[in-house]
Amino acid sequence: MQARKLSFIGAGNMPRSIISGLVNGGYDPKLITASNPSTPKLDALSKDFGINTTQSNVEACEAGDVVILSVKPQIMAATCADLIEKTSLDGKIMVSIAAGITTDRLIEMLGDYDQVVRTMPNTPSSLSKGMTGLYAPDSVAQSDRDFVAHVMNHVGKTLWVKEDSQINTVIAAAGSSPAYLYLFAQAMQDEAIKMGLSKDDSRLLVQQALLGSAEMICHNPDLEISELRAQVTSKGGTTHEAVRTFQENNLEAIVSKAMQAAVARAIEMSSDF
Ligand SMILES: NC(=O)C1=CN([C@@H]2O[C@H](COP(=O)(O)OP(=O)(O)OC[C@H]3O[C@@H](n4cnc5c(N)ncnc54)[C@H](OP(=O)(O)O)[C@@H]3O)[C@@H](O)[C@H]2O)C=CC1
Ligand SMILES: O=C(O)[C@@H]1CCC=N1
Repeated sequence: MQARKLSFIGAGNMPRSIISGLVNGGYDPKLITASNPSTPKLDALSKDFGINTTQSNVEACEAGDVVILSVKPQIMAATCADLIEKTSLDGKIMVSIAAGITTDRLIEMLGDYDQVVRTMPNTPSSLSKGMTGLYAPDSVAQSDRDFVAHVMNHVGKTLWVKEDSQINTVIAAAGSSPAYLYLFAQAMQDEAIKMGLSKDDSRLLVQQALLGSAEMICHNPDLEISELRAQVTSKGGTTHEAVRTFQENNLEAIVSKAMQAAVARAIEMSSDF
C-alpha cells in the first residue's frame, strides 16, 4: 500500500505508543509529524524515533495526508475549531483516537467535514501488540478505510465495528482494559510480596503467568476460555479454591459493572464535550 504522510495532533502517551509501534514496524519516520504545546515530549519523540515535530497544530495538520487527532476529549472541540479556522482539511482523512467523541460530534467539530475515521487503540500498540477498533461513516471511501486500518495494523490487530456506539464496547474491552489487567497484576504482585518473595521475583511470577495465559488464549482459538481455565483447575486442588473465592466474591459481576461504567462514562463524555 502506498505510504502516506501521518500527523499526530497531541503527543501524549497514546500517540507515543502508536508512533513507537509504527517506526519499529518499519513505517518511515520522515513521513510522521507530531505537534504538542510543550517541547519535552516532542524532543523525546524526535530523539527516540526520528520523526518531525512542531509546536504548531496547524503546521502538523498541513504536513499530513492522514491527521490523527490525539488530544484529550475535553479539548477536542477547541483543537478542531482552531484547525478549521486556520487551514483547509480538503483531501485529508481526519482520524480520532479520543474516547467519548462520537463520529457525528467529530464531524460537527470539524465544520461538517465528513472524511473521518473514529478509532480506539490501546497502549500495547507501542510493542505492536495493540488492539484498535475502527468505525467510519459511509462518506469515507474504501481505499481510505483500508489505509487507516493498514496504519493501525502496524501496531497490532484491528477490528471494524458496524455502529459508532460499538466503539464504546471497544473502549470497555480493549482501550481501557490494559489498566484492569495492570490492577489485577499489581494486586497479585503485592500479595506475593506479603507472602515473602522479593518485589522483582513477585513481578516475574505475575508477568510471566499473564503473558503465558494470554498466549494460551491466542494459540488455542478453538478452545473456550472457560476450558483453558478448567485445564488449570484440578479437582479438589488449589486453583479450585482460588477460583471459588473469586466467584463467591462476585468477580464476574464486578467485571461487568466496571465495563458498564466505562461505557457509561464514554456516553456521558459524548454529551459533555
Ligand atoms: N492512554 C490510553 O491508553 C488511550 C488514550 N486514548 C485517547 O487518546 C487521547 C490522548 O490520550 P493520552 O495520550 O493518554 O493523553 P496524555 O495526557 O498522555 O497527553 C495529552 C497530550 O495532549 C497535549 N496537548 C494539550 N493541549 C494541546 C493542544 N491544544 N494541542 C495539541 N496537544 C495538546 C498535552 O501536551 P502537554 O504535555 O504540553 O500538556 C499532552 O502531551 C485521548 O483522547 C484519549 O481518550 C485512546 C485509547 C487509549
Ligand atoms: O481512560 C481513557 O479515557 C482513555 C480511553 C481508553 C484508555 N484511556
